[in-house]
Amino acid sequence: MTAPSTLTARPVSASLNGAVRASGDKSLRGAVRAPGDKSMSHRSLIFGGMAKGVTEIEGLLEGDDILATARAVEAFGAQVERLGEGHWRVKGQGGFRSPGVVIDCGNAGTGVRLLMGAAAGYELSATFDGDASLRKRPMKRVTGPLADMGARFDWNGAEDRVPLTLDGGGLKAIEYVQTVASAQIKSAILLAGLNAAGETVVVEPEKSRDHTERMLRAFGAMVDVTEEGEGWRIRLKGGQKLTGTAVAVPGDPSSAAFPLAAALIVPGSEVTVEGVMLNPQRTGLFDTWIEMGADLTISKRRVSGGEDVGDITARYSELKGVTVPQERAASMIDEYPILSAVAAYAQGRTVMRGIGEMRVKESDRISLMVAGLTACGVAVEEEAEGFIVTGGPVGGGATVATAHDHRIAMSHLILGLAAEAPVSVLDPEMIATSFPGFVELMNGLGAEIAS
Ligand SMILES: O=C(O)C1=C[C@@H](OP(=O)(O)O)[C@@H](O)[C@H](O)C1
Ligand SMILES: C=C(OP(=O)(O)O)C(=O)O
Repeated sequence: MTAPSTLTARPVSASLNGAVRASGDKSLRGAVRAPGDKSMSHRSLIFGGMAKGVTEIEGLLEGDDILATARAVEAFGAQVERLGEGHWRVKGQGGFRSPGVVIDCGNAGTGVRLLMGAAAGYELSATFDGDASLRKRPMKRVTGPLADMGARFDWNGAEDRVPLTLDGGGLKAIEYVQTVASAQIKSAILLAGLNAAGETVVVEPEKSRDHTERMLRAFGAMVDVTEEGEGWRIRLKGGQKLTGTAVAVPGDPSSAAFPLAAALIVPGSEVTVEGVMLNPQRTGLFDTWIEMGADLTISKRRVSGGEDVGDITARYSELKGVTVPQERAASMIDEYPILSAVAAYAQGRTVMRGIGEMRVKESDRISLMVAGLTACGVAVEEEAEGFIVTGGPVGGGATVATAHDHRIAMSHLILGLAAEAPVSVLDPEMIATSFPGFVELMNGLGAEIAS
Protein backbone atom coordinates (compact mmCIF):
# COMPACT_ATOMS: atom_id res chain seq x y z
CA MET A 1 0.00 0.00 0.00
CA THR A 2 1.30 3.47 -0.85
CA ALA A 3 1.15 6.21 1.77
CA PRO A 4 -1.63 8.77 1.20
CA SER A 5 -0.45 12.05 -0.33
CA THR A 6 -0.41 15.10 1.89
CA LEU A 7 0.43 18.78 1.72
CA THR A 8 1.62 20.70 4.76
CA ALA A 9 1.38 24.43 5.43
CA ARG A 10 3.99 25.74 7.85
CA PRO A 11 3.26 28.81 9.95
CA VAL A 12 4.60 31.94 8.24
CA SER A 13 4.57 33.90 11.47
CA ALA A 14 2.39 33.20 14.43
CA SER A 15 0.18 35.54 16.36
CA LEU A 16 0.00 34.07 19.85
CA ASN A 17 -3.01 35.15 21.86
CA GLY A 18 -3.17 38.29 19.79
CA ALA A 19 0.49 39.21 20.47
CA VAL A 20 2.23 39.49 17.14
CA ARG A 21 5.69 37.94 17.16
CA ALA A 22 8.69 40.27 17.14
CA SER A 23 9.73 41.91 13.88
CA GLY A 24 11.94 39.85 11.63
CA ASP A 25 9.17 37.34 11.17
CA LYS A 26 8.04 36.67 7.66
CA SER A 27 4.79 37.84 6.18
CA LEU A 28 2.95 37.39 2.87
CA ARG A 29 3.47 40.07 0.24
CA GLY A 30 2.84 40.55 -3.45
CA ALA A 31 0.32 40.86 -6.27
CA VAL A 32 -1.15 37.86 -8.09
CA ARG A 33 -3.96 37.00 -10.49
CA ALA A 34 -6.64 34.57 -9.46
CA PRO A 35 -7.42 31.77 -11.93
CA GLY A 36 -10.38 32.30 -14.25
CA ASP A 37 -13.85 32.12 -12.76
CA LYS A 38 -15.07 28.55 -12.62
CA SER A 39 -18.78 29.33 -13.09
CA MET A 40 -18.13 31.46 -16.17
CA SER A 41 -15.61 28.98 -17.57
CA HIS A 42 -18.13 26.09 -17.51
CA ARG A 43 -20.77 28.31 -19.10
CA SER A 44 -18.54 29.70 -21.85
CA LEU A 45 -17.69 26.18 -23.03
CA ILE A 46 -21.24 24.82 -22.77
CA PHE A 47 -22.90 27.81 -24.45
CA GLY A 48 -20.17 27.80 -27.09
CA GLY A 49 -20.97 24.14 -27.78
CA MET A 50 -24.71 24.85 -28.08
CA ALA A 51 -24.18 27.89 -30.29
CA LYS A 52 -23.62 28.09 -34.01
CA GLY A 53 -20.24 29.51 -34.94
CA VAL A 54 -17.04 30.34 -33.15
CA THR A 55 -16.68 31.19 -29.46
CA GLU A 56 -13.29 32.42 -28.48
CA ILE A 57 -12.56 32.37 -24.76
CA GLU A 58 -9.80 34.26 -22.93
CA GLY A 59 -8.93 33.60 -19.32
CA LEU A 60 -10.56 30.16 -19.17
CA LEU A 61 -9.86 28.31 -15.93
CA GLU A 62 -7.79 25.26 -16.83
CA GLY A 63 -8.85 23.33 -13.74
CA ASP A 64 -9.89 19.68 -13.85
CA ASP A 65 -13.62 20.51 -13.53
CA ILE A 66 -13.43 22.69 -16.62
CA LEU A 67 -11.30 20.27 -18.63
CA ALA A 68 -14.02 17.65 -18.01
CA THR A 69 -16.63 20.08 -19.36
CA ALA A 70 -14.45 20.81 -22.42
CA ARG A 71 -14.26 17.07 -23.17
CA ALA A 72 -18.02 16.76 -22.69
CA VAL A 73 -18.78 19.61 -25.08
CA GLU A 74 -16.51 17.96 -27.65
CA ALA A 75 -18.32 14.65 -27.17
CA PHE A 76 -21.62 16.46 -27.81
CA GLY A 77 -20.32 17.46 -31.23
CA ALA A 78 -18.43 20.77 -30.95
CA GLN A 79 -14.83 21.32 -31.93
CA VAL A 80 -12.82 22.44 -28.90
CA GLU A 81 -9.29 23.72 -29.31
CA ARG A 82 -6.73 25.13 -26.87
CA LEU A 83 -4.91 27.99 -28.56
CA GLY A 84 -2.72 29.03 -25.63
CA GLU A 85 -2.84 29.47 -21.86
CA GLY A 86 -6.47 30.14 -20.98
CA HIS A 87 -7.21 30.84 -24.64
CA TRP A 88 -9.69 28.39 -26.12
CA ARG A 89 -11.84 28.19 -29.24
CA VAL A 90 -15.15 26.32 -29.48
CA LYS A 91 -16.79 25.76 -32.85
CA GLY A 92 -20.40 24.86 -32.19
CA GLN A 93 -22.75 23.13 -34.64
CA GLY A 94 -25.82 24.90 -33.24
CA GLY A 95 -26.85 21.95 -31.06
CA PHE A 96 -25.73 18.80 -29.25
CA ARG A 97 -25.79 15.28 -30.72
CA SER A 98 -25.63 11.90 -28.95
CA PRO A 99 -22.12 11.40 -27.62
CA GLY A 100 -20.48 8.06 -28.33
CA VAL A 101 -18.98 7.99 -24.85
CA VAL A 102 -20.08 8.35 -21.24
CA ILE A 103 -20.00 12.03 -20.22
CA ASP A 104 -17.63 11.94 -17.25
CA CYS A 105 -17.93 15.23 -15.36
CA GLY A 106 -15.28 14.30 -12.80
CA ASN A 107 -15.76 16.24 -9.56
CA ALA A 108 -17.97 19.00 -11.01
CA GLY A 109 -21.54 19.54 -9.85
CA THR A 110 -21.83 22.61 -12.05
CA GLY A 111 -20.54 20.72 -15.07
CA VAL A 112 -22.92 17.78 -14.80
CA ARG A 113 -26.04 19.78 -13.90
CA LEU A 114 -25.63 22.44 -16.59
CA LEU A 115 -24.71 19.88 -19.22
CA MET A 116 -27.80 17.81 -18.38
CA GLY A 117 -29.97 20.91 -18.80
CA ALA A 118 -28.30 21.83 -22.08
CA ALA A 119 -28.49 18.27 -23.46
CA ALA A 120 -32.13 17.75 -22.40
CA GLY A 121 -33.35 20.06 -25.17
CA TYR A 122 -31.95 17.94 -28.00
CA GLU A 123 -33.04 14.59 -29.51
CA LEU A 124 -30.19 12.59 -28.02
CA SER A 125 -29.29 9.98 -25.48
CA ALA A 126 -26.41 10.52 -23.07
CA THR A 127 -25.06 8.84 -19.96
CA PHE A 128 -23.55 11.10 -17.29
CA ASP A 129 -21.13 10.02 -14.59
CA GLY A 130 -18.52 11.47 -12.27
CA ASP A 131 -16.00 10.68 -9.56
CA ALA A 132 -16.76 9.18 -6.13
CA SER A 133 -17.69 12.62 -4.73
CA LEU A 134 -20.05 13.52 -7.60
CA ARG A 135 -21.69 10.07 -7.35
CA LYS A 136 -22.87 11.04 -3.84
CA ARG A 137 -24.49 14.34 -4.82
CA PRO A 138 -28.25 14.83 -5.39
CA MET A 139 -29.34 15.02 -9.02
CA LYS A 140 -33.17 14.98 -8.70
CA ARG A 141 -33.07 18.72 -7.99
CA VAL A 142 -32.25 19.04 -11.71
CA THR A 143 -33.66 15.86 -13.27
CA GLY A 144 -37.03 16.56 -11.52
CA PRO A 145 -37.79 19.86 -13.30
CA LEU A 146 -36.19 18.59 -16.53
CA ALA A 147 -38.47 15.53 -16.41
CA ASP A 148 -41.44 17.89 -15.88
CA MET A 149 -40.35 19.54 -19.14
CA GLY A 150 -40.43 16.14 -20.86
CA ALA A 151 -36.88 14.75 -20.56
CA ARG A 152 -36.55 11.04 -19.69
CA PHE A 153 -34.06 9.80 -17.09
CA ASP A 154 -32.93 6.32 -16.08
CA TRP A 155 -30.89 5.81 -12.93
CA ASN A 156 -28.11 3.43 -13.84
CA GLY A 157 -27.29 2.82 -10.18
CA ALA A 158 -28.78 4.52 -7.12
CA GLU A 159 -31.78 6.82 -7.49
CA ASP A 160 -30.99 10.55 -7.41
CA ARG A 161 -27.36 9.92 -8.34
CA VAL A 162 -25.08 9.64 -11.35
CA PRO A 163 -24.49 7.50 -13.34
CA LEU A 164 -27.77 8.19 -15.12
CA THR A 165 -28.96 8.17 -18.73
CA LEU A 166 -30.88 11.06 -20.26
CA ASP A 167 -33.09 10.93 -23.34
CA GLY A 168 -33.75 14.46 -24.49
CA GLY A 169 -35.92 16.36 -26.94
CA GLY A 170 -39.61 17.23 -27.27
CA LEU A 171 -39.59 19.56 -24.26
CA LYS A 172 -42.29 21.96 -23.17
CA ALA A 173 -41.70 25.01 -21.01
CA ILE A 174 -42.48 25.06 -17.28
CA GLU A 175 -42.71 27.65 -14.55
CA TYR A 176 -40.41 26.60 -11.73
CA VAL A 177 -40.23 28.17 -8.27
CA GLN A 178 -36.87 27.48 -6.63
CA THR A 179 -36.91 26.00 -3.13
CA VAL A 180 -33.15 26.45 -2.70
CA ALA A 181 -31.20 29.39 -4.09
CA SER A 182 -29.26 27.40 -6.68
CA ALA A 183 -27.75 28.76 -9.87
CA GLN A 184 -27.11 25.22 -11.04
CA ILE A 185 -30.83 24.32 -10.95
CA LYS A 186 -31.83 27.66 -12.49
CA SER A 187 -29.25 27.32 -15.25
CA ALA A 188 -30.19 23.73 -16.12
CA ILE A 189 -33.85 24.75 -16.55
CA LEU A 190 -33.03 27.86 -18.60
CA LEU A 191 -30.67 25.94 -20.90
CA ALA A 192 -33.32 23.28 -21.47
CA GLY A 193 -35.84 26.10 -21.97
CA LEU A 194 -33.90 27.35 -24.98
CA ASN A 195 -35.17 24.29 -26.84
CA ALA A 196 -38.60 23.90 -25.20
CA ALA A 197 -41.97 24.92 -26.62
CA GLY A 198 -43.29 28.03 -24.88
CA GLU A 199 -41.88 30.38 -22.29
CA THR A 200 -39.79 28.95 -19.44
CA VAL A 201 -40.03 30.83 -16.15
CA VAL A 202 -37.79 30.42 -13.12
CA VAL A 203 -38.81 32.24 -9.96
CA GLU A 204 -36.08 32.72 -7.38
CA PRO A 205 -37.31 33.84 -3.96
CA GLU A 206 -33.61 34.39 -3.15
CA LYS A 207 -31.17 35.49 -5.81
CA SER A 208 -28.46 33.13 -6.96
CA ARG A 209 -25.50 33.94 -9.20
CA ASP A 210 -26.72 35.24 -12.57
CA HIS A 211 -23.87 34.34 -14.92
CA THR A 212 -26.18 32.23 -17.08
CA GLU A 213 -28.61 35.09 -17.65
CA ARG A 214 -25.79 37.52 -18.44
CA MET A 215 -23.86 35.19 -20.70
CA LEU A 216 -26.94 33.94 -22.59
CA ARG A 217 -27.51 37.54 -23.63
CA ALA A 218 -23.92 37.77 -24.85
CA PHE A 219 -24.68 34.71 -27.02
CA GLY A 220 -27.67 36.54 -28.51
CA ALA A 221 -30.56 35.14 -26.44
CA MET A 222 -33.30 37.28 -24.94
CA VAL A 223 -33.66 36.70 -21.19
CA ASP A 224 -36.12 38.81 -19.27
CA VAL A 225 -35.27 39.35 -15.59
CA THR A 226 -37.49 41.30 -13.20
CA GLU A 227 -37.08 41.87 -9.48
CA GLU A 228 -39.68 40.01 -7.42
CA GLY A 229 -39.58 40.45 -3.64
CA GLU A 230 -36.03 39.70 -2.56
CA GLY A 231 -35.45 37.65 -5.69
CA TRP A 232 -35.94 37.45 -9.43
CA ARG A 233 -38.44 36.21 -12.01
CA ILE A 234 -36.57 35.02 -15.10
CA ARG A 235 -38.34 34.39 -18.40
CA LEU A 236 -36.93 32.86 -21.55
CA LYS A 237 -38.77 32.01 -24.77
CA GLY A 238 -38.10 28.63 -26.37
CA GLY A 239 -36.73 28.27 -29.88
CA GLN A 240 -33.94 30.82 -29.48
CA LYS A 241 -30.64 30.08 -31.17
CA LEU A 242 -27.27 30.98 -29.67
CA THR A 243 -24.51 32.53 -31.76
CA GLY A 244 -20.82 32.08 -30.94
CA THR A 245 -19.12 35.10 -29.39
CA ALA A 246 -15.97 36.25 -27.60
CA VAL A 247 -15.88 35.67 -23.84
CA ALA A 248 -13.36 37.23 -21.43
CA VAL A 249 -13.40 35.31 -18.15
CA PRO A 250 -12.36 37.42 -15.13
CA GLY A 251 -10.63 36.10 -11.99
CA ASP A 252 -12.62 33.85 -9.67
CA PRO A 253 -13.60 35.55 -6.39
CA SER A 254 -14.00 32.12 -4.78
CA SER A 255 -10.32 31.40 -5.54
CA ALA A 256 -9.10 34.94 -4.78
CA ALA A 257 -10.52 34.37 -1.30
CA PHE A 258 -7.60 32.07 -0.35
CA PRO A 259 -4.57 34.38 -0.80
CA LEU A 260 -6.65 37.28 0.57
CA ALA A 261 -7.58 35.23 3.64
CA ALA A 262 -3.93 34.39 4.21
CA ALA A 263 -3.03 38.09 4.18
CA LEU A 264 -5.75 38.83 6.75
CA ILE A 265 -4.44 36.29 9.28
CA VAL A 266 -0.63 36.39 8.85
CA PRO A 267 0.75 39.42 10.69
CA GLY A 268 2.44 42.06 8.55
CA SER A 269 0.97 40.78 5.28
CA GLU A 270 -0.31 42.71 2.27
CA VAL A 271 -1.57 40.84 -0.79
CA THR A 272 -3.33 42.11 -3.90
CA VAL A 273 -5.35 39.87 -6.19
CA GLU A 274 -5.89 41.52 -9.56
CA GLY A 275 -8.83 41.22 -11.93
CA VAL A 276 -11.32 39.66 -9.51
CA MET A 277 -14.93 39.38 -10.65
CA LEU A 278 -17.20 41.45 -8.39
CA ASN A 279 -20.67 40.30 -9.44
CA PRO A 280 -22.86 41.21 -6.41
CA GLN A 281 -24.10 37.62 -6.27
CA ARG A 282 -20.52 36.49 -5.56
CA THR A 283 -19.12 39.03 -3.10
CA GLY A 284 -20.81 38.09 0.18
CA LEU A 285 -17.51 36.94 1.69
CA PHE A 286 -15.84 40.30 1.10
CA ASP A 287 -18.81 42.14 2.71
CA THR A 288 -18.55 39.79 5.68
CA TRP A 289 -14.81 40.31 6.09
CA ILE A 290 -15.31 44.09 6.03
CA GLU A 291 -17.92 43.72 8.80
CA MET A 292 -15.32 41.70 10.75
CA GLY A 293 -12.94 44.65 10.53
CA ALA A 294 -10.80 43.50 7.61
CA ASP A 295 -8.55 46.01 5.88
CA LEU A 296 -9.78 45.21 2.39
CA THR A 297 -9.70 47.71 -0.44
CA ILE A 298 -10.95 47.45 -4.00
CA SER A 299 -9.26 49.48 -6.72
CA LYS A 300 -9.30 49.76 -10.51
CA ARG A 301 -12.98 48.93 -10.77
CA ARG A 302 -13.88 48.20 -14.38
CA VAL A 303 -16.25 46.11 -16.49
CA SER A 304 -14.84 43.12 -18.34
CA GLY A 305 -16.71 40.31 -20.08
CA GLY A 306 -20.04 41.81 -18.93
CA GLU A 307 -19.04 41.62 -15.25
CA ASP A 308 -17.73 44.13 -12.72
CA VAL A 309 -14.07 43.48 -12.00
CA GLY A 310 -11.54 45.02 -9.61
CA ASP A 311 -8.22 44.52 -7.83
CA ILE A 312 -8.58 43.56 -4.16
CA THR A 313 -5.91 44.26 -1.56
CA ALA A 314 -6.01 42.63 1.87
CA ARG A 315 -3.76 43.61 4.77
CA TYR A 316 -3.30 41.80 8.06
CA SER A 317 -6.21 42.78 10.32
CA GLU A 318 -7.39 42.25 13.85
CA LEU A 319 -10.75 40.73 13.20
CA LYS A 320 -13.86 40.31 15.31
CA GLY A 321 -16.49 37.63 14.95
CA VAL A 322 -19.84 38.45 13.34
CA THR A 323 -23.16 36.82 12.61
CA VAL A 324 -23.40 36.32 8.87
CA PRO A 325 -26.87 37.33 7.65
CA GLN A 326 -28.60 34.21 6.35
CA GLU A 327 -29.87 36.00 3.25
CA ARG A 328 -26.24 36.42 2.21
CA ALA A 329 -25.66 32.66 2.02
CA ALA A 330 -26.13 32.20 -1.73
CA SER A 331 -23.63 34.95 -2.52
CA MET A 332 -20.86 33.16 -0.61
CA ILE A 333 -21.96 29.53 -0.38
CA ASP A 334 -18.56 28.20 -1.51
CA GLU A 335 -16.72 30.61 0.80
CA TYR A 336 -17.91 29.42 4.24
CA PRO A 337 -14.99 26.97 4.57
CA ILE A 338 -12.39 29.72 4.17
CA LEU A 339 -14.50 32.14 6.23
CA SER A 340 -14.52 29.64 9.07
CA ALA A 341 -10.71 29.30 8.86
CA VAL A 342 -10.34 33.09 9.09
CA ALA A 343 -12.93 33.22 11.90
CA ALA A 344 -10.61 30.99 13.94
CA TYR A 345 -8.28 34.02 14.19
CA ALA A 346 -11.04 36.56 14.97
CA GLN A 347 -12.00 37.66 18.43
CA GLY A 348 -15.32 36.18 19.50
CA ARG A 349 -17.93 34.12 17.73
CA THR A 350 -18.63 33.94 14.01
CA VAL A 351 -22.11 32.54 13.52
CA MET A 352 -22.84 30.92 10.14
CA ARG A 353 -26.41 29.67 9.71
CA GLY A 354 -28.91 28.86 6.97
CA ILE A 355 -26.25 26.99 5.02
CA GLY A 356 -27.56 23.43 4.89
CA GLU A 357 -26.60 23.43 1.18
CA MET A 358 -22.98 23.13 2.31
CA ARG A 359 -23.69 19.53 3.23
CA VAL A 360 -24.36 18.53 -0.41
CA LYS A 361 -21.28 20.01 -2.05
CA GLU A 362 -18.15 18.02 -2.98
CA SER A 363 -18.26 16.84 0.64
CA ASP A 364 -20.37 17.58 3.70
CA ARG A 365 -18.49 20.82 4.19
CA ILE A 366 -19.99 21.66 7.58
CA SER A 367 -18.98 18.35 9.05
CA LEU A 368 -15.48 18.40 7.51
CA MET A 369 -14.70 21.97 8.58
CA VAL A 370 -15.96 21.22 12.09
CA ALA A 371 -13.73 18.13 12.25
CA GLY A 372 -10.66 19.87 10.80
CA LEU A 373 -10.92 23.02 12.88
CA THR A 374 -11.54 21.00 16.03
CA ALA A 375 -8.46 18.88 15.31
CA CYS A 376 -6.48 22.14 15.04
CA GLY A 377 -7.66 23.28 18.47
CA VAL A 378 -10.38 25.69 17.36
CA ALA A 379 -13.67 25.90 19.28
CA VAL A 380 -16.50 25.00 16.90
CA GLU A 381 -20.16 24.19 17.44
CA GLU A 382 -21.98 22.21 14.76
CA GLU A 383 -25.66 22.71 13.96
CA ALA A 384 -27.92 20.99 11.43
CA GLU A 385 -27.78 23.91 9.01
CA GLY A 386 -24.73 25.81 10.17
CA PHE A 387 -21.79 26.13 12.53
CA ILE A 388 -20.25 28.61 14.93
CA VAL A 389 -16.53 29.28 15.29
CA THR A 390 -15.04 30.97 18.34
CA GLY A 391 -11.67 32.57 17.64
CA GLY A 392 -8.61 32.07 19.82
CA PRO A 393 -5.14 30.57 19.64
CA VAL A 394 -4.98 28.07 16.76
CA GLY A 395 -2.77 25.19 17.75
CA GLY A 396 -2.66 23.46 14.37
CA GLY A 397 -0.46 20.38 14.37
CA ALA A 398 -3.13 18.17 12.81
CA THR A 399 -3.50 16.16 9.62
CA VAL A 400 -6.93 16.79 8.20
CA ALA A 401 -9.18 14.63 5.98
CA THR A 402 -10.50 16.45 2.91
CA ALA A 403 -12.83 13.86 1.31
CA HIS A 404 -11.47 14.93 -2.09
CA ASP A 405 -12.88 18.44 -1.63
CA HIS A 406 -10.68 21.23 -2.99
CA ARG A 407 -12.09 23.97 -0.76
CA ILE A 408 -11.66 21.89 2.42
CA ALA A 409 -8.01 21.28 1.47
CA MET A 410 -7.20 24.92 0.65
CA SER A 411 -9.03 26.30 3.70
CA HIS A 412 -7.00 24.14 6.10
CA LEU A 413 -3.73 24.98 4.37
CA ILE A 414 -4.47 28.70 4.78
CA LEU A 415 -5.39 28.04 8.43
CA GLY A 416 -1.96 26.47 8.89
CA LEU A 417 -0.12 29.59 7.72
CA ALA A 418 -0.90 31.40 10.97
CA ALA A 419 -1.26 28.44 13.35
CA GLU A 420 1.24 27.59 16.10
CA ALA A 421 2.19 24.29 14.41
CA PRO A 422 1.94 23.12 10.79
CA VAL A 423 -1.36 21.86 9.37
CA SER A 424 -1.39 19.00 6.86
CA VAL A 425 -4.18 17.94 4.53
CA LEU A 426 -4.75 14.53 3.02
CA ASP A 427 -5.39 13.97 -0.70
CA PRO A 428 -4.71 17.53 -1.86
CA GLU A 429 -4.83 16.63 -5.60
CA MET A 430 -8.41 17.91 -5.79
CA ILE A 431 -7.14 21.48 -5.42
CA ALA A 432 -6.50 21.32 -9.18
CA THR A 433 -10.26 21.14 -9.86
CA SER A 434 -10.63 24.88 -9.24
CA PHE A 435 -7.18 26.30 -8.46
CA PRO A 436 -4.33 24.74 -10.44
CA GLY A 437 -1.07 26.33 -9.29
CA PHE A 438 -2.45 27.14 -5.81
CA VAL A 439 0.67 25.96 -3.97
CA GLU A 440 3.07 27.81 -6.29
CA LEU A 441 0.99 30.99 -6.09
CA MET A 442 0.85 30.90 -2.29
CA ASN A 443 4.55 30.09 -1.98
CA GLY A 444 5.33 32.97 -4.37
CA LEU A 445 3.70 35.26 -1.80
CA GLY A 446 5.93 33.89 0.95
CA ALA A 447 4.04 30.86 2.22
CA GLU A 448 5.65 27.52 2.84
CA ILE A 449 3.35 24.78 1.57
CA ALA A 450 5.01 21.53 0.58
CA SER A 451 4.46 17.80 0.48
O1 LIG B 1 -23.79 27.82 -10.95
C1 LIG B 1 -22.61 27.72 -10.57
O2 LIG B 1 -21.64 27.95 -11.31
C2 LIG B 1 -22.38 27.32 -9.16
C3 LIG B 1 -23.41 27.39 -8.26
C4 LIG B 1 -23.28 27.01 -6.84
O3 LIG B 1 -23.94 25.77 -6.65
P1 LIG B 1 -25.51 25.67 -6.36
O4 LIG B 1 -26.24 26.14 -7.55
O5 LIG B 1 -25.76 24.20 -6.11
O6 LIG B 1 -25.78 26.50 -5.15
C5 LIG B 1 -21.83 26.86 -6.40
O7 LIG B 1 -21.76 26.17 -5.18
C6 LIG B 1 -20.98 26.18 -7.43
O8 LIG B 1 -19.64 26.13 -7.04
C7 LIG B 1 -21.03 26.91 -8.75
C1 LIG C 1 -19.53 23.50 -5.02
C2 LIG C 1 -18.54 23.69 -5.89
O1 LIG C 1 -18.53 23.25 -7.19
P1 LIG C 1 -19.45 22.21 -7.97
O2 LIG C 1 -20.84 22.27 -7.40
O3 LIG C 1 -19.38 22.67 -9.39
O4 LIG C 1 -18.82 20.87 -7.81
C3 LIG C 1 -17.36 24.48 -5.51
O5 LIG C 1 -16.54 24.75 -6.38
O6 LIG C 1 -17.18 24.86 -4.33
